[in-house]
Amino acid sequence: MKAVHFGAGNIGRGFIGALLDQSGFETIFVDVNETLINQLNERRSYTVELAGSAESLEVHHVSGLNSIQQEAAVIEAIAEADLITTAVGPHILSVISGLLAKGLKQRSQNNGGSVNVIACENMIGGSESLKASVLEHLEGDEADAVLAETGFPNAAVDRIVPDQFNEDPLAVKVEPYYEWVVETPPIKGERPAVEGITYVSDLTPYIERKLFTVNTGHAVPAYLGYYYGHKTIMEAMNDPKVKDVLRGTLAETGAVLVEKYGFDKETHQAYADKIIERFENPDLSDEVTRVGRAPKRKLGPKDRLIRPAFEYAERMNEEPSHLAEVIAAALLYDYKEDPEAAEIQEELKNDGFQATLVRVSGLDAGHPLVQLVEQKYNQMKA
Ligand SMILES: NC(=O)C1=CN([C@@H]2O[C@H](COP(=O)(O)OP(=O)(O)OC[C@H]3O[C@@H](n4cnc5c(N)ncnc54)[C@H](O)[C@@H]3O)[C@@H](O)[C@H]2O)C=CC1
Ligand SMILES: O=P(O)(O)OC[C@H]1O[C@](O)(CO)[C@@H](O)[C@@H]1O
Repeated sequence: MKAVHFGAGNIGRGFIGALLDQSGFETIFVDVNETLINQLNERRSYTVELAGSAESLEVHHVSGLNSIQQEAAVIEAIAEADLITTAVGPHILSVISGLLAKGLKQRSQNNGGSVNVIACENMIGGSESLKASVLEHLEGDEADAVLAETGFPNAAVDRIVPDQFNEDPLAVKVEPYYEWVVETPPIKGERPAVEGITYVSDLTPYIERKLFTVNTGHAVPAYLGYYYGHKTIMEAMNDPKVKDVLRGTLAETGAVLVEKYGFDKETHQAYADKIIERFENPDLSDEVTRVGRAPKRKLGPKDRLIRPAFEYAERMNEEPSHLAEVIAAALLYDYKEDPEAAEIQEELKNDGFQATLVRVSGLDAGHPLVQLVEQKYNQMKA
């Protein structure tokens, strides 16, 4: 079986590529990073180290292609693939969509049969959003032909893989825990035979539970950690002020999830406690600036901060005061090397607090959450 995977980065190599090899796939990584591509082609294998354990695994049957310089080869690989996956970052999905469309068009002209495209990104509706971008590159009949044979099932992926600087550019250290959940209704043909995928008929409770617990939770030591001058997630987790806000935040998102999906309260609490332990893994060194990267995306209407805060306010009829503090910290996040952080700081300076928050979050200016975050922001700034 052949897989084409876009993005040979942390999650691509450390999670998706590892499971694909274990499941008997030959994986072609498509990336723009020449070093990674050359190393994959020279060595045809790499090592995944499991943090906190003496165990490591060798991933074999891999190679690399450059998405810009080797377009024809990527199109051919897509036309022949049994599975297509991505882990490039939400903002890159539209960038790869033109090439993916060309490959899928070629596949349909060759009568290549059904295939599924799974976007493994931290976002709600990742594969669906990729599908919409792919369709922008296809005309009427060819779009119909591609859609008849191509499934775009959404997925939730969970494994913490920090940025790391290893002597071996392909080696990657990951936490042992992982979860990969894929929805079944959009699948075309057979379900992809990847060991470790959990198939579900409705992904919504899974993706929201993951995004609003793991990722909302992680945003707390990231943004408040940065605010209190901590460099790593570990340092932030050792700060009782941060830990208190983390617990309060997960209580707020937990209340929304329990109310919305009927999760058992104690089971959900155990899930949240386990996630806090994962953030405290002493064998993973993660910078607050990696976890906090791209604050504009993270402050978006459907993402990990605004969405649960909005739902808490609406459903519980109470103030999400911990979430509001994290949102305020994200707005105060002024890390200069992060382009989205710099943009937010510029907008705050030029347009003021309310206009900036309303624009990034999609909230109505009159929503009580806007006032609540403004209060927190002003207190924290002072
Ligand atoms: N690192 C983690 O712990 C987790 C990350 N994710 C998600 O996985 C996605 C990737 O994250 P990471 O692996 O951490 O990022 P990363 O930065 O390590 O990897 C992204 C890869 O995409 C490549 N890329 C960029 N533009 C490209 C293009 N036009 N064509 C092909 N490849 C291109 C980059 O060169 C890089 O190798 C994100 O959506 C992230 O939210 C999800 C769960 C865990
Ligand atoms: O990958 P994103 O969406 O930028 O956010 C970082 C988050 O993703 C992870 O990398 C994996 O879920 C977490 O470590 C962190 O919560």
